[in-house]
Amino acid sequence: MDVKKNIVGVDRGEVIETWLKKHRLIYTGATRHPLILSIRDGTVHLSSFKRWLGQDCIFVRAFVPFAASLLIKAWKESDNRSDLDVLLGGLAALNDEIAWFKQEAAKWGVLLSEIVPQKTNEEYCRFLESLMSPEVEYTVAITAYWAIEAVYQESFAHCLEDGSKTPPELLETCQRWGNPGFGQYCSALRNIVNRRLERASDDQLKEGLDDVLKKAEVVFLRVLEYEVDFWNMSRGDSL
Ligand SMILES: Cc1ncc(CO)c(N)n1
Repeated sequence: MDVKKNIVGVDRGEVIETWLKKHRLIYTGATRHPLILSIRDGTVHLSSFKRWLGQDCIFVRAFVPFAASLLIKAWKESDNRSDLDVLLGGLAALNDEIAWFKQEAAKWGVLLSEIVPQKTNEEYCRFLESLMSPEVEYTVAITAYWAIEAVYQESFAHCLEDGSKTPPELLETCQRWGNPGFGQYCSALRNIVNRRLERASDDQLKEGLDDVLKKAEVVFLRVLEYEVDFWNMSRGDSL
């Protein structure tokens, strides 16, 4: 088959595939973190899990306005109406997710009013805030959004695969992000990102346009770094 290549030499529709190959190590670092591996093999320290839970409650609160800002960008900039439906579905699910976090924190005796956001968490939330700026292109912001969701989907789905020894009391958490529906949602996001990136590389032919493709790749890598740092907070040796 004749593989069409565009200006930057990327096979059509395969930008994310290319990135995943190129940045395999860091991607695996984010999706197969020791915390996830310990959940999967049943050796997880519940103190680590609780530290992660408390910090993630704070993160998700910052993730909501980021998702809302993305909805606005999609409405203004997207070339495809169905993007809005996908994003609205995600936003609606976040309502349920926040309620779940409160309930889960109560179940584990994690007092949300007493959780102090760690430095990594604050930096990650600030990074999200920087992506909410109207200056940041829809394509760049949705790349970050997809990567954030995909890391959790791949991580927690791993804890549900055959042969995993995930403790029963953590199954609900793993199912939240590891369920097939969430997997389909992540695939829909990935398709949007691939479509947008393909367009961006075509647009680069035109003079005066910023290198959106490069910016999106940088944002993708930063998300992966933040995700690794975020899991690392569960060790409890950093403040
Ligand atoms: C840190 C982090 N990354 C991704 C997700 C998925 O929404 C989350 N809840 N928290």
